Amino acid sequence: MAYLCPVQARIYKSTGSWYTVKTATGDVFQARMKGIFKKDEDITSTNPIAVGDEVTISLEEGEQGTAVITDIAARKNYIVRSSPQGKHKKHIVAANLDQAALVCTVKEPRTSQGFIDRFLVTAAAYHVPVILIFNKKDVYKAKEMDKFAHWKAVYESIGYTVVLTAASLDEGTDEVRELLKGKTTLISGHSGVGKSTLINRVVPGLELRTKNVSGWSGKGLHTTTFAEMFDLPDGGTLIDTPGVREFGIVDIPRAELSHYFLDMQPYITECQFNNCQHLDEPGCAVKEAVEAGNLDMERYLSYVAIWHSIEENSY
Ligand SMILES: Nc1nc2c(ncn2[C@@H]2O[C@H](COP(=O)(O)OP(=O)(O)OP(=O)(O)O)[C@@H](O)[C@H]2O)c(=O)[nH]1
Ligand SMILES: [Zn+2]
Repeated sequence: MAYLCPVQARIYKSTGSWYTVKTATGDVFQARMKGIFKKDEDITSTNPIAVGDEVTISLEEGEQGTAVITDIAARKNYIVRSSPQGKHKKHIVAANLDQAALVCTVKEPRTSQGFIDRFLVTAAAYHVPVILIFNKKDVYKAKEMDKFAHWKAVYESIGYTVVLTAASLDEGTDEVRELLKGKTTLISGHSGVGKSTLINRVVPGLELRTKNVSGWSGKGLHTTTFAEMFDLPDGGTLIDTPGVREFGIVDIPRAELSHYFLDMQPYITECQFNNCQHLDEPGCAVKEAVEAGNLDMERYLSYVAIWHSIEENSY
């Protein structure tokens, strides 16, 4: 079969065998893969192409608006999670990210620091900067505002960007828009934090379905959803991954975990043992820093919890 001249495009949505692609000039096509591509990553993924990928397409002659994907460009980075198809298989969630945004809440529901830290570790492992967006500020009372102030201080001192919003009131959202401008951002968050509400604010005309938290447990509800990329009005794109709450700590051996706790960096070289895991070893500079109040205790507890959750022989 003959194809017309090849063009570059980006994957906006993947629904299994069909991909929605968009060219630089804004033309949208439904495309499918042709042949098997040689992959430069040393991972076994269940999906060869992911949202955010840059691809080469050729339009199908005689077909209306369909194309074939003939090549995929090397990825700048990508985030994977364990595939539901098997423990040792990986699913590429999104590729070519400039940053990731995690929508969190101090209340209704409260995002646990463990959840935040797992996300940060994963992002650090893939060299993706993170913006923490604390939403629902309108329901925070003094106690929650104190908690937010503490988290803001902790995470900003590590180098993360922290924003406070009330998406449903469109408050703080200008700052979010500014941070997203011109970039490819993966947006994530626990169910009920207001992620869809926020996306609807920054992508006008989208109107993603939002759920009311009250009367809905969130547990056991499984809708088949697909990652999707949206254009932002001032340039840049936003990748939503509905249904993907957590990426999991994949591909990080226990011994390397502390490298992704960026606030631990000044201390890990000071431990008595150079293979210190910062748990029960004597002369551990990390634990000394926690005791001296120089490292956040909750961050350290997240480290310990994540360390234990990684299988011993994961590498
Ligand atoms: N008080 C308050 N409620 C909000 C805010 N933003 C969103 N909500 C409400 O929180 C609930 C959940 O919002 P969604 O946008 O559906 O949350 P989500 O994070 O997308 O949740 P999933 O759809 O499960 O992924 C809805 O009832 C929203 O109206 C906010 O800033 N303040
Ligand atoms: Zn140590």
